[in-house]
Amino acid sequence: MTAHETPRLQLSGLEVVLGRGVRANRVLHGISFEIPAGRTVGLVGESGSGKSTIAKTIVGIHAPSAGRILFDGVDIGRLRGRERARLRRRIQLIPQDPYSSLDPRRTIGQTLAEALDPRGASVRAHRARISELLRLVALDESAADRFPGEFSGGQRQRIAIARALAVEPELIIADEITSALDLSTQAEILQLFERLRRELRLTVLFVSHNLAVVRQVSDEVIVLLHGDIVEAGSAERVLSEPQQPYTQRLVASVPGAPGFSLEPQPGA
Ligand SMILES: Nc1ncnc2c1ncn2[C@@H]1O[C@H](COP(=O)(O)OP(=O)(O)OP(=O)(O)O)[C@@H](O)[C@H]1O
Repeated sequence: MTAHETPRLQLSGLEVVLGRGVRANRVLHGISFEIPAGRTVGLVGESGSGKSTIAKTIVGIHAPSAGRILFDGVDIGRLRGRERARLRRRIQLIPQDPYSSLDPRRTIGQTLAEALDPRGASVRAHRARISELLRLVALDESAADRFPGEFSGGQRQRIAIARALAVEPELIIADEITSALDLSTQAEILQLFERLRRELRLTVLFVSHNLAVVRQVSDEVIVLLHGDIVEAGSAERVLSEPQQPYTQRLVASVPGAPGFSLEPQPGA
């Protein structure tokens, strides 16, 4: 990014409180970071650190109690009505669980047609684009006429990725997209995601508790602890030479560390 380019996404001083009254919980304590267009930022941290809360706040499921989220320089908290709906299409979430995220009563073609045209989803009208999307995620175009129940977890996650890509979004939020899958399927989905990320120059917030997964697809990494950023920088630097004790512990807990990867370790 040049010094003059506006980041695609910019969080500044983001605070989120969840729950009410005595149960109110300040989950995010002033989070600031940015994602330039075409880059992938990995968000790591243990369970409960606030990763999903960041993802959900960006897509509008939670409201910030303080701070701002700028999308291409526009404060998304100020958008209303049609402008807000339009923005929702530009930011697409790929959810964790491919079993619950697809409607079991709709064919894959209907699901993709609806993503392309929420007002009047006609599979026939969108047939060419649906075939193209299925090919993009390495599925046969005949998948369009079948139902989610006929596919494996990995295939369903491919379909969820195709659905997110359907509208050519400007930002993808990938929230633990491999954690519901077995190890070999995880590697397969990551390879696919990495290829798409490069070919389509996607801008991505990649949320995962799995450092090996994050390392494979991220340019930058942000480490979150109890709703605060404890370390951030290039993926290579943060994961190879972590500076903070918390990051050092996280890295050390990865099987095969240092230089960990998703590939099987010798002797493992
Ligand atoms: N509705 C809620 N009311 C109060 N606190 C909540 C609510 N939802 C989540 N939290 C708390 O917010 C904190 C952050 O949760 P979040 O799901 O963002 O973490 P995470 O890093 O994504 O963890 P995981 O990987 O387990 O999903 C946790 O301490 C959680 O207990």
